[in-house]
Amino acid sequence: MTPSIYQRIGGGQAIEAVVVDFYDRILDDRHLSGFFTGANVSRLKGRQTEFFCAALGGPEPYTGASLPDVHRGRAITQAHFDRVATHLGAALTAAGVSPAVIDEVLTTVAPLADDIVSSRPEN
Ligand code: HEM
Repeated sequence: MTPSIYQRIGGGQAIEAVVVDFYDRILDDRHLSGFFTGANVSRLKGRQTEFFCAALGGPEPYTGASLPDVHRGRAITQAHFDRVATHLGAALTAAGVSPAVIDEVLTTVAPLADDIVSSRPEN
């Protein structure tokens, strides 16, 4: 059987390390940091780690809120989403994940914009 993306990245601990770096990059980005004012970032890193582990084929259950519920009403645009995806790619690159696997992760993540982007140019 082909190993899951989760296995190819190196499992839950490797994904947790990527998520920590991913949020450091997001919080350092002046276009994004304002969205997280007042957020409990350590809790968020935990939920996000669970989410990515589950989305990439790992065994850990995701215990957080649904993506539409948590992102609704936050006026997140596709441009914000794309910046977040770029930081995810950079965190994976820094962790030594191969470009081919990073491509697979970003292809898995791209459709989530439908559940997260709430502010579109036409409305
Ligand atoms: C790959 C795309 C994304 C994924 C997979 C994702 C996933 C998540 C998850 C799992 C949570 C935690 C849910 C919980 O606490 O129960 C969360 C919270 C949050 N996300 Fe995202 N997200 C993404 C993109 C974005 C973008 C583009 C923004 C804004 C620019 C954003 C802003 C937030 C905020 C503000 C919170 C809540 C923080 C708080 O607890 O107050 N997310 N997201």
